[in-house]
Amino acid sequence: SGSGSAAGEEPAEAIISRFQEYLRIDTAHPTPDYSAAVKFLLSQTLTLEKLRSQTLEFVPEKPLLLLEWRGSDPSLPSLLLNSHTDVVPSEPSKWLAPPLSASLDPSTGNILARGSQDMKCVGLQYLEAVRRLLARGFSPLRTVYLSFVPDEEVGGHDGAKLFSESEIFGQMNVGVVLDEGLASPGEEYRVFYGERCPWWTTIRATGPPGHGAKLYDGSAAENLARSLENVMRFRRSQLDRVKSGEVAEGEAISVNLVYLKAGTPTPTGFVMNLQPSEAEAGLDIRVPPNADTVALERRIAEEWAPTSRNMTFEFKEKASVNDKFGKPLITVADSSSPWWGLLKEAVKKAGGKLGKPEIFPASTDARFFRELGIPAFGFSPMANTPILLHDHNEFLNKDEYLKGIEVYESIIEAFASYNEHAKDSETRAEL
Ligand SMILES: CSCC[C@H](NC=O)C(=O)O
Ligand SMILES: [Zn+2]
Ligand SMILES: [Zn+2]
Repeated sequence: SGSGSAAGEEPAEAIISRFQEYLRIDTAHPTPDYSAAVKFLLSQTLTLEKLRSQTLEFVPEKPLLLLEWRGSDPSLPSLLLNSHTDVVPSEPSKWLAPPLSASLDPSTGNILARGSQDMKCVGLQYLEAVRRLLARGFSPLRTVYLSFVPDEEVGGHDGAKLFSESEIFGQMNVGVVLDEGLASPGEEYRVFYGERCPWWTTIRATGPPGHGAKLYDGSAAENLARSLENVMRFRRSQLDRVKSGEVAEGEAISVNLVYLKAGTPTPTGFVMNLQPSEAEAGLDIRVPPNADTVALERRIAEEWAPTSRNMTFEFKEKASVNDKFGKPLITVADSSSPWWGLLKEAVKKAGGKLGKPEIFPASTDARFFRELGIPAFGFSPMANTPILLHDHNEFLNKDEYLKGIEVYESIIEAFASYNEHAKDSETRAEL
């Protein structure tokens, strides 16, 4: 093969410095340098002649890199390994070292960088695993695709969404997707079979304005505040269900107040003696796939934004909890799914252990693939690691990173070799 040395012989330092190089590319919002990321990733594939690459631009300046490793039977549904290239911004002054330095602490082996967990680790681990499989002459039965997509952190509309709706995507005949998960502080890896859907909602109240000294019924601020009392009561009831252990984090409905808007601004603050005629609040609501959405929508309309209190509401984002067949947007994760069985076994074979499948508490690009009815697992192989995505001092230990490459090597081998007809023919042979 063109990669030179065999997989096992490559020094860990070389693998780690490639990871650091990717982390140092500034793909932070609001001005992610996507072209630099794609250029770097392409440079990583130069020795991998079996990979065909394509740069897709569904939106100008937002390139998506698609790599294809053709299987020996391309008619079988393919495996898609998806990762996003963008990262969230950071506040460098609150970090131990600059977030783009990807500095490695020699005493701990921790690599500190924005994106070290979310999710440049995963993107490059896919590629490293493929590099090793190629080096040892593995030949996939199913085609394996790697997609490096832009804009996940700002909703995925110009990235994974357009990709999933594209003609190219249809031609790829994707049978199963791997996308991001979360770090796990314990020994077991976390794995996600669904996620909560964002319902970003604004509620608005109106009411008569008046002197700041006047007490009267039905001001906009009073109308909104009454709603917020209801919102907060509901929020506490959901949090209590999580705290008591009745449900896991991803199975409760979360609602958080993310902004408040009212009053008359002045150059130095706000007018203090005028009651506003309009008041608005922003709610980040996350809805688990099995939630009673009819009841929730009724609650929003009747308790949080009732017309009786002069209120209206609007969904800025309202992701569907169902796929295109009307089924909840979840991937089967039990013994009835061959992919689930393969995933569990492959992780075990690499010396790891999967925890119970969970609902991802936030959102990922996996929802666009699940919407098409394609099974998708959220999985980032980071055990013994505090959850630091979007946080200060995000880091990943170099040994966890290297271990994750072996885990993906095992998973890709298992998925790409899976022949669903083999079992049938064996059974037929027995009969
Ligand atoms: C609705 S798309 C937003 C995606 C974002 N993803 C990760 O943090 C999130 O807020 O969950
Ligand atoms: Zn992410
Ligand atoms: Zn993120």
